[in-house]
Amino acid sequence: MSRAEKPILKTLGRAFFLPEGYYFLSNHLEKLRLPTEETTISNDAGQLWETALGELECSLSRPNFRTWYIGTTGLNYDNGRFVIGVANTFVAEYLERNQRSLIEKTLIKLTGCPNMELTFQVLGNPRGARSSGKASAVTRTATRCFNPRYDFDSFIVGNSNRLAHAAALSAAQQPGRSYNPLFIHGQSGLGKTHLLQAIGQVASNEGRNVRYVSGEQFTSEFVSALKERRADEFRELYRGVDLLLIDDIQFIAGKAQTEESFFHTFNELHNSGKQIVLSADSPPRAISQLEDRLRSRFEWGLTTEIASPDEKTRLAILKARAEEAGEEITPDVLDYLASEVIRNIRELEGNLNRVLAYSRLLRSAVTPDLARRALKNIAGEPEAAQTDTPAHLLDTVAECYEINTEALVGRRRDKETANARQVAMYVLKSQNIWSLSEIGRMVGDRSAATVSHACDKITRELEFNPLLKRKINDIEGRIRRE
Ligand SMILES: Nc1ncnc2c1ncn2[C@@H]1O[C@H](COP(=O)(O)OP(=O)(O)OP(=O)(O)O)[C@@H](O)[C@H]1O
Repeated sequence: MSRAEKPILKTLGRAFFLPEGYYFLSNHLEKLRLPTEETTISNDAGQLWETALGELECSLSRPNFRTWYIGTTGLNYDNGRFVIGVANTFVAEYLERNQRSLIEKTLIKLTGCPNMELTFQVLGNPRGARSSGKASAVTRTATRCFNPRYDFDSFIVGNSNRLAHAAALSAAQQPGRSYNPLFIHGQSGLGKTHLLQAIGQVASNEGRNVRYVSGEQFTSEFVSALKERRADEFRELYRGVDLLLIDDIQFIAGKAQTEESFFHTFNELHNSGKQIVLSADSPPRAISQLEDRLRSRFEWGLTTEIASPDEKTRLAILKARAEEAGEEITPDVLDYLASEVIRNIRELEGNLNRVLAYSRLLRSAVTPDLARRALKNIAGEPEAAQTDTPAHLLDTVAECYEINTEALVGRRRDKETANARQVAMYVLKSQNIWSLSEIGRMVGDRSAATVSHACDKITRELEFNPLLKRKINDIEGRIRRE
């Protein structure tokens, strides 16, 4: 790797060079074609493993990836032998038993080496090497390390997450005394894990016994404990904590025995005034297959939602991330990125990382134009989409709503036309070519704020309105075909 390329790794954390001219940002699971840059694959075990993690992240469910892979490191790579550092023998055993072949295939693909021999080394145990497979799964399970980046200081508060943040802070500062349980729900990538880990870090810094696990990890620990006849140990482990944080609790729904075990754990902790914090992708009443007795308990304390961030919050997050990365980004670029239609904060951070990567690789300053090109390029959209004119896009939307284009960009305010107009703004925005102000001008001289509001509204509505989803798919299909 050349000296000029090194800062990218430092800045982006998980941005790596892959063969075939692809630049990969594991946060976003997308590929950026950079035709002019020479790319190399590093022999360094740490970098190689990070690249492999990016690939693995694509092929596994989020809870699965988070439970078993976060915290692992590439320790050594030599002649087809790869040593992976893991937090404890429980993780080593799980990876060895269930993921070995996938990991091997991934590493073989990345290195081009025909064979790969894996060793899992438990970190902190010098004799570590491979797991024995005999000792107790429960006693070996350590509390998951917290990501130091996920603390309250780095969490940006806005309208979408104010209540969740305040409740989380209160649970961290006065565990068991305010909202118990605290149930935080929201779509993927909106900060649930961040808040849970922030709570865990505060409480554990104060010397409390904290346990943070995902719903998936809770389930597999429980199943292993049963198999190994260590149910008592499992019970003790979970019921002896001051603060229990379970991420993605929806994972236990429909697993009768795990639900039963969690029911008793919950009751015991709650009765003894211990704090419980849960996160899920939906509110308790919307988690399908969850036992009623758990559902009602989850609603005993405070149920709070994290919603999609508004533009102001998006801007604040971008500023913070740019600062963290040591990058000076001009306000017009930040405004442009904040105005982008995104599904979640992970995607927002992803966009920023893409722009930074693009600018470094092309050695060009970060301007709104470069940002636009970077996002367009990385999205890998077909050339045809780039030639779409605003007029063509507006015509297509108007056609789908069976109104004429003049009405679409005119002053009519009936519900149908207003809705079609908002969809038009959303469709224009999702082309990633024009700024909010430019789009505002295209749809009858409307303000950037109106466009932003429309895009946010449609993004939110798409989450629960299948008719709208179908309509937009139809419009996008027509645009592609034409
Ligand atoms: N309010 C915020 N301020 C700063 N960063 C945030 C905020 N909300 C989320 N993030 C960042 O967004 C990314 C995704 O957040 P996180 O992993 O907590 O989402 P999640 O809701 O747990 O998603 P999932 O359900 O997919 O696991 C993280 O990098 C996190 O730090």
